[in-house]
Amino acid sequence: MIFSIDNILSPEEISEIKQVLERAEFVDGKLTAGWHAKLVKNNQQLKSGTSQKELKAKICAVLFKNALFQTTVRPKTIHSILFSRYDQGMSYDTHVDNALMKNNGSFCRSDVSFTLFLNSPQDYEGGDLTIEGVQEEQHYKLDAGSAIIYPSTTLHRVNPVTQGTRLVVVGWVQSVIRDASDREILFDLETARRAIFAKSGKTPEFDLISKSIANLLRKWADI
Ligand SMILES: O=C(O)CCC(=O)C(=O)O
Ligand SMILES: [Fe+2]
Repeated sequence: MIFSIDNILSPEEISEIKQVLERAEFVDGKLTAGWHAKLVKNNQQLKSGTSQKELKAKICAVLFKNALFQTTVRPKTIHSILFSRYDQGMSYDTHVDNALMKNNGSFCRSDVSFTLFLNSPQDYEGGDLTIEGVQEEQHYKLDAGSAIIYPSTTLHRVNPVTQGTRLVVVGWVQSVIRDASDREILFDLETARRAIFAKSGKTPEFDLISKSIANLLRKWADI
């Protein structure tokens, strides 16, 4: 399931983050790519250090509080976050994200990837995130403050930026539910249960769906 969440960051939060990024040092994005992704990664990212740690903590806190992020992603840990900049001519060609990423000395699994846009689509040409399916591909370029969230299992790319600058936060989540189709079943059931509750309250049907959600979580939770 690929979905977007709008207005994760307010305009004030975006401008605070961008002010920090304007003063900060960026390094070659190849530093954090796997050996095959290095061949196609051509961007810049915020150097690790104090401001990167602070911004990362802020983004994690905002995402953990977001109700839609919780029900769709079911995050166990948001283990990796990068602040990436694509100036004119930069791109990140087709790749799959590393399945295992090192975080504080131990490995975390990437189940869900996200791109949170910091610039508006009017600020740059090209640079759409393209997610490849078996038969077709989807292109994403969202408003500043909105995020596209997709399974880390996909092949995807960032098309060349032909004008302006594309500024994004990208991140990877280990989910309590490792399989994307299982997360979708839980999301559908949760949506149905809330609709029943809004319409008719705590009915026997609501109780049955609640029981199914709880028992599927017991079966699938990877904690
Ligand atoms: O910038 C993006 O939208 C995604 C970048 C990406 O695929 C990555 O950093 O692995
Ligand atoms: Fe990627």
